[in-house]
Formats: sequence, structure tokens, C-alpha cells
Amino acid sequence: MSSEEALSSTFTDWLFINSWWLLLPFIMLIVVAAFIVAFVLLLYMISPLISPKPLKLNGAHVVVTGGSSGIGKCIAIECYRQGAFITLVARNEAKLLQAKKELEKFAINDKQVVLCISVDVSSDYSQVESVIKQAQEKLGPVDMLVNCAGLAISGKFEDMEVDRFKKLMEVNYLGSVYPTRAVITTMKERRMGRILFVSSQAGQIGLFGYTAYSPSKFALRGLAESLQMEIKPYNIYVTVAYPPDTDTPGLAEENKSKPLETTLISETSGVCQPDQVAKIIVRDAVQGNFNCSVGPDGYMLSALTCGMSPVTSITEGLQQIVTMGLFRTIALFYLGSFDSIVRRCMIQREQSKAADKRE
Ligand SMILES: NC(=O)C1=CN([C@@H]2O[C@H](COP(=O)(O)OP(=O)(O)OC[C@H]3O[C@@H](n4cnc5c(N)ncnc54)[C@H](OP(=O)(O)O)[C@@H]3O)[C@@H](O)[C@H]2O)C=CC1
Ligand SMILES: CCCCCCCCCCCCCCCC(=O)[C@@H](N)CO
Repeated sequence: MSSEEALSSTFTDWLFINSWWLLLPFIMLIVVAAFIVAFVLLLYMISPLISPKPLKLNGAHVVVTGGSSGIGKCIAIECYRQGAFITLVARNEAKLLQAKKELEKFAINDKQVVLCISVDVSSDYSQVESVIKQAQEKLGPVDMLVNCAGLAISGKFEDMEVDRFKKLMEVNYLGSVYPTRAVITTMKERRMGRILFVSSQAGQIGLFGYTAYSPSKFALRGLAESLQMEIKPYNIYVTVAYPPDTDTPGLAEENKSKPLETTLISETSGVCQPDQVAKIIVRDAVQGNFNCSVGPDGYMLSALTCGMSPVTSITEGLQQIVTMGLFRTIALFYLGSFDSIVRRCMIQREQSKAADKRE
């Protein structure tokens, strides 16, 4: 072998060895991609295992706080129509009796019972505990608890009386903690149950006028996430519902003192009918979905704000992964338009104030 030949053969060897190295990143890429595909397929395969078994409402005992009016009443009707036994909880007895009458029109068999209990869910835990005990003695253990009693007050931060901040936390947050605390032990013993919290779209985003209301609805999400992690092994499923403005006596009352900005911003997702909202909420609670949104804006908001919340179906998880960036882009436009509403209202107010002074 001439020295020239020897040189070229070492060069080919060198190239051969090095071209393998060059291929390595591609091989790794293919292996990683194969792993991802296999992982997704595996998740799909086990998805029926992680989706809870739907709750049978027929013959179940459903307790609805705030069940004498609005969304709560419609949720109670929806469950009653599917054969449930209902306990309505609220303060005003006349309204409770009126709601009971309305519910009874939807009976599907003659065994069904509607029980009314008058109590303030937010003031004293021992009272709430004792009325839940009464209800369980009469209609059996609670299969589903619907925390819907709530109050909305809107107004500018500096106009809001300071005690309103406390009031809203008491009714909307503690008023959901107490009934939940009162049913949870029995549910864990029975290894079954559903807990529903009615939050609001204002529990997903903070908006002008909701400095007191929004935090009380955000709090429910924190409670729900923590609680779900504790009770999932006991086969108990938590649902948080985030409705938009819904045509109820509660909304009519809130509208009497709503700032113009809040009205204009809330109009984005329109006004829903309580029976439609109730149907969606009951369906999600029965299925054991953690998240329950209403309408297209609600869907986008929920995907956008899912954070580390539990996922109840693989499809939901995949949808969140794929849509989040797009929805954030859309959200930036919404935020821009909300800012301009607020600025326009401010300028208008200042102009009319100046005009008043001149007169
Ligand atoms: N309507 C809407 O636009 C939206 C409402 N929501 C939420 O949905 C829930 C229901 O709202 P909506 O149907 O409009 O409200 P309504 O005012 O129509 O009904 C509220 C119900 O809660 C009861 N309630 C209020 N405070 C207490 C209390 N301290 N103890 C026991 N019961 C109480 C009321 O009865 P009583 O006064 O006799 O006690 C009534 O039955 C609320 O949590 C609200 O924040 C969320 C998004 C939108
Ligand atoms: C991709 C991003 C989409 C963004 C959509 C934003 C929509 C904002 C509308 C918020 C409406 C708030 C309703 C509060 C209702 C309520 O709880 C009270 N009325 C109770 O009485």
C-alpha cells in the first residue's frame, strides 16, 4: 500500500465513523417522537379509566343551597326532573315554599320528595351541620351537594362599603365551605358523591366593578382544586361552574347599582337563561367534570385559565394544550377593548362633571 492509499483509507474510516455521529441527533429525535406518540396513545387507552362513572340522579339525594331562586332553583328542577330527591336550602321560607311548589310540577314518580330548610349558610357552622344532619335523616345520605347560594354586589373599589368585602367572602366562600364540610365525612365513608361549586366567569378574570365579588369566586377555585386532590381516591368528584351573566332575580338586583363599565364589559359574553345554564351544570356535575363552562366565551376562558386544575378527560387536556396560545392572543384583544371601555367612561364622566359645574 502506497502512502497515498493509506491516507485515503484512514480518511474514509474517519468519515464513516463521523457520519454515524451526525445521524445520532436524528435517531434520537425519532425515538423521542415515537415515545411521545406511544405516550399519547397510552393516555387515550387509559382515558376511560380516569373518567369517573356518571352519577345516577334517579333516586339520589341532592342538596341545593340557594335552591329557592335563579340558577339554584333551575338546578334543583333539572335534578328533580331526572328523579332525584331534593333538599332546598335558603333563608326566606316563603320563597322556599314557592320554589317547592314549582319543583313538584316536574315529578316523574310519586315517591319523590322536596324538603325545604331555612338557614343562613354563611353565619354559623354548627347550624349548617345540624340542618344537613336533619336532611340526611329524612332523605338519606347526600349524593350531590350543589353550593349555589350566593350574592353579587358590584361597584367601584372606593365606593364599596368596607363591610361588603367581608359579606361577600362570608356568603360566597364560607357559605360553600360549611355545607361541604358537613357532607364530606359521610361521602368519604360511602366512597361516592359529587360536590358542585357555582363560581362565575368573574371567578376566572378580574373585571372593573368586581373587586369584592371576584375574589370570593376565585376563592372557590382554590378550595375546589385542593379538595379534589384529597377526595378523588374516595371516588368523590368536584365540579366548579363558571356561568356568565344569567337572567335571575339576583342579576336584576345586582344591576340596580352596577357601574356602566361593568355592564358594558359583561355584555361581551351576553346574558344566558337560567334553565339552559342549569342543564349544562347538572350534566357536567353528573359526569364528574372538574370544569364547567357556559357558552363559547366560557369555553375559551376555561381553556385559558386551566392552570394546574385537574383534567377529567384526555380530550379536554389535549384541547387545552392546542388552544391555549390562540386563546391568549384573542384575550389580548378583549383586554384592549375592556381598557378602552374604561377609559371612555372615565372621560365621559369627567366631561359631564365639568358641564354640571358650569351650569
Ligand atoms: N345570575 C348571574 O348572572 C350569575 C350568578 N352566579 C352565581 O350563581 C349563584 C346564584 O345566583 P342567582 O341565581 O343569580 O341568585 P339569586 O339571587 O336569584 O338566588 C340566590 C339564592 O341564594 C340564596 N341565598 C343567598 N344568600 C344566602 C345565605 N346567606 N344563606 C342561604 N341562602 C342564601 C337565596 O335565598 P334567600 O335570599 O332566601 O336566602 C336564593 O335562593 C350565585 O352564587 C351567583 O354568584 C354566577 C354567575 C352569573
Ligand atoms: C379568550 C378570552 C375570552 C374572554 C372573554 C371575556 C368575557 C368577559 C365577560 C365577563 C362576564 C362576567 C360575568 C359575571 C357574572 C356574575 O357573576 C354576576 N352577574 C352575578 O350576578
